[in-house]
Formats: sequence, C-alpha cells, structure tokens
Amino acid sequence: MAAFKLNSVLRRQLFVGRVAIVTGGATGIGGMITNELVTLGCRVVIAARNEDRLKEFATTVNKNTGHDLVYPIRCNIRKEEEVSELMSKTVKQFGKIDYLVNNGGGQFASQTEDISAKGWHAVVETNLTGTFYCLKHVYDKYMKKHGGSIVNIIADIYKGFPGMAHTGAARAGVENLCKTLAVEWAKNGVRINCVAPGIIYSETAEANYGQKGMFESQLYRIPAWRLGDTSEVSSVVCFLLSPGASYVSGNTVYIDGAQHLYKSTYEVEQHSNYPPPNYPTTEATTPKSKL
Ligand SMILES: CCCCC/C=C/C(=O)SCCNC(=O)CCNC(=O)[C@H](O)C(C)(C)COP(=O)(O)OP(=O)(O)OC[C@H]1O[C@@H](n2cnc3c(N)ncnc32)[C@H](O)[C@@H]1OP(=O)(O)O
Ligand SMILES: NC(=O)C1=CN([C@@H]2O[C@H](COP(=O)(O)OP(=O)(O)OC[C@H]3O[C@@H](n4cnc5c(N)ncnc54)[C@H](OP(=O)(O)O)[C@@H]3O)[C@@H](O)[C@H]2O)C=CC1
Repeated sequence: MAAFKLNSVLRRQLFVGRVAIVTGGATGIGGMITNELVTLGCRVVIAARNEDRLKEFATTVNKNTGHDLVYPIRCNIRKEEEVSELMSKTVKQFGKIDYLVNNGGGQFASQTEDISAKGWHAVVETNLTGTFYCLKHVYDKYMKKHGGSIVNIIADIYKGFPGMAHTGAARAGVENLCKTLAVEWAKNGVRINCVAPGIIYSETAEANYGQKGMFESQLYRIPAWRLGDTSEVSSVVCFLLSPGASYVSGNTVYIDGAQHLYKSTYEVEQHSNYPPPNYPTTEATTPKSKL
C-alpha cells in the first residue's frame, strides 16, 4: 500500500514547471493558495486591484523561498480588458497557464430590500461577471489549445444566502457555469470545479464586516464548533488542480465543518404572518409577532 502514498519528495515536485493564476492571491484564502502552490513548486501570478499589496506579498514570498516564483499583475476582474491583458501578459511572461483559481471576490451583508441597484451590480459584476471574464479569456488565450484545470471559490449557498442575496445569486451562477463548462470544455482537456468555503478566518475577511469577533460569534452554527482556516481551503484547491483529481470535473466541495447541513447564519424572528393553519391553535401556540 505504501507505494500509493505521495512521498514528500514527490509532493514537493507536484507542480514543478507549472504556472497558475490566483485572483485575490495576496490576501486571506488566496494568499494561502499562492503559498501552497509555491511550496509545491508552481510559479504563481497573483492578480487583484490593490497593486501595493500584491507587490508586497510577492516580495515577501520570493524572499522567503529565495526564488522568483510569485509575479504580481494589477487587475480588476470587473474590467474585461484588464482580464484579457492579465491572461496575455501571463502567457507572454511564462509561456503557459496550467491553472486558474477564481478566488477574488466578496460582498457586504444586507437585507435584500436594502440592496441598491448599484450595490447589486457591484457584487454580481465582481463575483459572476468577473469570473466569467477570467474563464473566457483563460480559455481563449491558452486552455482551448492546451487544456488546464480551474477552481472557482464560491460560498456556502446550499440553503440560499439569506442576508447576502446578491452574492448567493452570483455564486449560484458561477456554480452552474462550472457545470456547463465541465461539459463544453472537456473536449479541450479542461477540468473545472468549485470550492464552497463556510466561515474561514483571516484578518482581511473579517475586516470586511467591520466587527472583530464577528466570525467567532457564529461557532454554535457550525457542527465542527470552530472556524475554518485558510490552509484547509488551499489544500482542497491544490488537490482539485492536481493530477490526483484528474477524473473530477463539474463538482463543488463544501469546506465548512458540515455547516451547510446545519444552521443558517440568518435568524428568522418570531411572527404570525403566514396564512393561518387548518389545525386548531391557541394563543399559547401562536407565535408573538414582533413585526
Ligand atoms: C457570518 C459571516 C459569513 C461570511 C461568509 C463570507 C465571507 C466572505 O466572503 S469574506 C471575503 C470578504 N472580502 C470581501 O468581501 C472583499 C471584497 N469586497 C468588495 O470588494 C466589496 O464588498 C464589493 C464586492 C461590494 C465591491 O465593492 P466596490 O467595487 O469597491 O464597490 P463600491 O465600494 O464602489 O460600492 C458599490 C456599491 O455597493 C454598495 N456597497 C458597497 N459596500 C457596501 C456596504 N458595506 N454596505 C452597504 N452597501 C455597500 C453601495 O451601494 C455602493 O455604492 P455607493 O453607496 O455609491 O458607495
Ligand atoms: N472567508 C470566508 O469565510 C469566505 C470567503 N469566501 C470567498 O473567498 C474568496 C476569498 O476571500 P477571503 O480570502 O476570505 O477574503 P479577502 O477579503 O482576503 O479576499 C478577497 C480578495 O478578492 C480580491 N478582489 C475583490 N474584488 C476584486 C476585483 N474586482 N478584482 C480583483 N480582485 C478582487 C481582493 O483584492 P483587492 O481588494 O486588492 O482587489 C482580495 O484579495 C472571496 O471570493 C470570498 O468572498 C466565500 C465564503 C466564505
């Protein structure tokens, strides 16, 4: 049996000579994916809007490893021309794109009725349209002829996404697009999968919600009774990119300590506003409406 285990030497060489693009690859989950790919021998282009942060991250990793394995390119995935340039520059610089990780994205918390048209478009254009641009241009510029492997980071949308409807709709769109492309692009040797993180701690992710301890306050909703950490996402992403997943395409892996099967992060307050039931009720069994 031991022969089937990936030994540490093989593991270090798993991605040697390979080239990946990781959007949002300098922070949180994306930063850890970049780190792990580099550890496995991959060269990684990191792309996001904040150029200073990209450069600082690349410099740190390159200094730590002693090799120029991380290469920053500023790119707002909402802008098609910038995405097209990201793919062209990567092919020009490295001659190939073996892997794409569509990780860049995000949203803000809001009741659906309070989301403005501008806010809706910002989230859908980032998470759905931005991902579409990345997929389309990586295919045109490289993967159509040479194949490749793609992972999209979505979110825990198993029960919808009450409190973040815009991102729920956008991520469901990405998941469906993934299923379509797993079929359409199979003939080109492209595999594509999604990863759905639950609540994964990183400073940048929590800062987006403006409240320290906000993620930890959700522990009782997670069967694992702890948050995820970024390395628990990156290891699955690297597996899906790797030859170990060579027959896996069109799937979604939830990385959430089983939260999608358990409690939602959304509370429904007590009310009595549904059409009344046909069984006999009393005042005691009728919920008190706060609305
Ligand atoms: C219990 C917790 C579960 C957590 C599960 C999920 C966790 C994560 O996903 S962690 C990752 C967190 N990181 C991010 O979300 C970072 C990326 N986020 C963004 O870039 C923004 O949130 C964005 C997607 C909305 C895009 O923003 P941007 O392009 O910078 O857009 P604007 O700032 O120009 O905003 C446009 C428009 O959007 C509305 N809006 C934006 N932020 C908020 C907000 N915090 N609250 C309410 N509305 C917001 C607003 O309408 C903006 O227009 P203006 O009002 O004219 O500014
Ligand atoms: N942490 C969690 O609990 C969960 C995270 N996710 C998703 O995982 C992904 C990574 O999030 P996480 O690492 O946690 O949080 P971060 O806030 O650290 O990461 C978000 C990254 O996306 C980049 N980004 C955002 N908008 C754009 C854009 N228009 N163009 C290019 N890059 C962009 C940001 O860089 P910049 O601002 O420089 O552009 C940043 O690096 C996101 O899609 C997030 O929504 C999903 C579910 C749960």
